[in-house]
Order: sequence, then structure tokens, then C-alpha cells
Amino acid sequence: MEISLIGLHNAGKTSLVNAIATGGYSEDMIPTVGFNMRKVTRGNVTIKLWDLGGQPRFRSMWERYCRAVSVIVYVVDAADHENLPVSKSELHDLLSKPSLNGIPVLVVGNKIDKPEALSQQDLTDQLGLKSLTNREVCCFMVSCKNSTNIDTVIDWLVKYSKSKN
Ligand SMILES: Nc1nc2c(ncn2[C@@H]2O[C@H](COP(=O)(O)OP(=O)(O)OP(=O)(O)O)[C@@H](O)[C@H]2O)c(=O)[nH]1
Ligand SMILES: [Mg+2]
Repeated sequence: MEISLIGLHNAGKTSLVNAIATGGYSEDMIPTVGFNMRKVTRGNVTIKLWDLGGQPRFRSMWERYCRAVSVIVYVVDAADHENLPVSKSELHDLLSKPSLNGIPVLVVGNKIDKPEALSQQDLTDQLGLKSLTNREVCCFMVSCKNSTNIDTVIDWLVKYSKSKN
């Protein structure tokens, strides 16, 4: 199975890949230039993760890297209230592309270790997730820093991958 990780810069996409792949975490991360690919194996399931750059100049390539994937993972910094409207519009823009019709979306609200992080309900409301119809949309709240709920994300991906075989 292949998945793509999308979301604004600084959301924690590369941190999530590291958390999934090795459980490691670092404060000083280098912004992703273009994309990176990493493979993770759990039991008999191998997941290919496309980790995309989130800076504005890389966003035009998101669609291309989402077309052939089984799941789009959209990562949001749940503590960055200021950038939520941009995150919302980038998400809705991306999902409006006909080439991505029907591809399930797993929204991951990251950085819940921060006291100002939104609740799952507030994030769901602020991203307008209820208005995304004709596809499966799931939302999890995690902290890559503390490894909170990373297992839940992995379990969901593995289960989803198995259900497709
Ligand atoms: N407090 C906190 N900080 C986090 C968490 N996850 C990531 N960060 C920090 O957020 C910053 C950005 O993380 P990255 O994983 O590089 O973000 P990215 O989405 O890959 O960014 P681009 O590659 O530029 O798109 C880093 O300083 C991380 O240490 C978290 O769960 N909690
Ligand atoms: Mg990155």
C-alpha cells in the first residue's frame, strides 16, 4: 500500500514518518525539499510513505503524489491556530481535484502535547471535515513528540491496507 503525507510546513509530516518508522523524535528538523520516500513493514504489510514538502512552493506537486495512493494522510499542527484557515483551504482545494475522488483521508491533528492544541471536535469543525462527502474521512489526534496515539494511526493504516487485499 502507498500513502502520501500532506499538510502545511511545520505540521510535523516528517516527524510522523519518523514516529511511525522508528519511534524517534527530534526538535530540529530540516524542512522537506520536494519529497522523501520511506517504507515501513508491520507483520506482512508494507506501507510506502511519500512525505511531501509543505512549503508553498511545493504544494502544486501534492496532487501528483496523491493520485495513485490508497490513503491521503493530512497532517495539521493542532496548536497553530493562526494557520488553521490556510490548512483548511489547502485541504479542501486538494480534495476538490477530480483525480483524487474517493481516496480516503486520514486527518492527523499533531502536537497535542502543547496546551493550546485544539480538541478533536474543534479541529473537525475548524477544518470543515463534515462537509467532505463521497469519501471516508477519519481524524486522529497525536503527539509525535510524546508518541501519543501513533500506534492508533499505524493500526488504522495496517487494518485499512489488509481490508484492501
Ligand atoms: N511540540 C511538538 N512539536 C512537534 C511535534 N511534531 C513535530 N514537531 C516539531 O515541529 C517542527 C516541524 O516538524 P517537521 O516534521 O519537520 O514538519 P513537516 O510537516 O515535515 O515540515 P515540511 O517538511 O517543511 O513540510 C519540528 O521542530 C518538530 O520538532 C509534536 O508532536 N509536538
Ligand atoms: Mg517534512
